[in-house]
Amino acid sequence: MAETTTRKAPVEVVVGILMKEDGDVLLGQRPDGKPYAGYWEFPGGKVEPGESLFEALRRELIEELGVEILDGEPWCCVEHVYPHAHVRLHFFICRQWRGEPQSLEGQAFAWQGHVAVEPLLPATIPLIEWLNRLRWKTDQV
Ligand SMILES: Nc1nc2c([nH]c(=O)n2[C@@H]2O[C@H](COP(=O)(O)OP(=O)(O)OP(=O)(O)O)[C@@H](O)[C@H]2O)c(=O)[nH]1
Repeated sequence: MAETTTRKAPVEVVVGILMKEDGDVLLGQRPDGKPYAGYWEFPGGKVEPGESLFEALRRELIEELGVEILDGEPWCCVEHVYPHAHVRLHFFICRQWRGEPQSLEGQAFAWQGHVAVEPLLPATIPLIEWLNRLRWKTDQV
């Protein structure tokens, strides 16, 4: 008899990389109570039913940081299977926003040039090298 496998659809996640003119980017630390608490990530979260990716990103950054993004350039998409979830991450680069980031969920956050905070969420680690190439237009990362 032929074997059938059912694959659950991934959870859609939007992630915003707030980037200043000098290239610094904002990372936050996952709060207690979430899987991978204490790991560093770019701000974002799950897309809710009926939302476009940009609407979801806009909502997440208001909820987490009190920041209203004014733009978001789709950058890349990666899938990752964690023990707790299979996620599809849609990364956006945001260069314009209103407001100063605040820690609305009690999370630590940090602006970083060379990203030195750790640990990073596993799916986010390869992104850092790609991001450095984008920010500094160099292969010397
Ligand atoms: N925000 C964010 N999530 C990431 C990154 N990298 C990465 O693997 N993820 C994964 O994407 C998922 C995001 O879900 P979340 O739990 O933060 O979303 P949420 O804020 O909507 O959570 P909630 O379910 O508590 O409302 C997690 O499984 C997380 O591990 C990243 O750089 N930023």
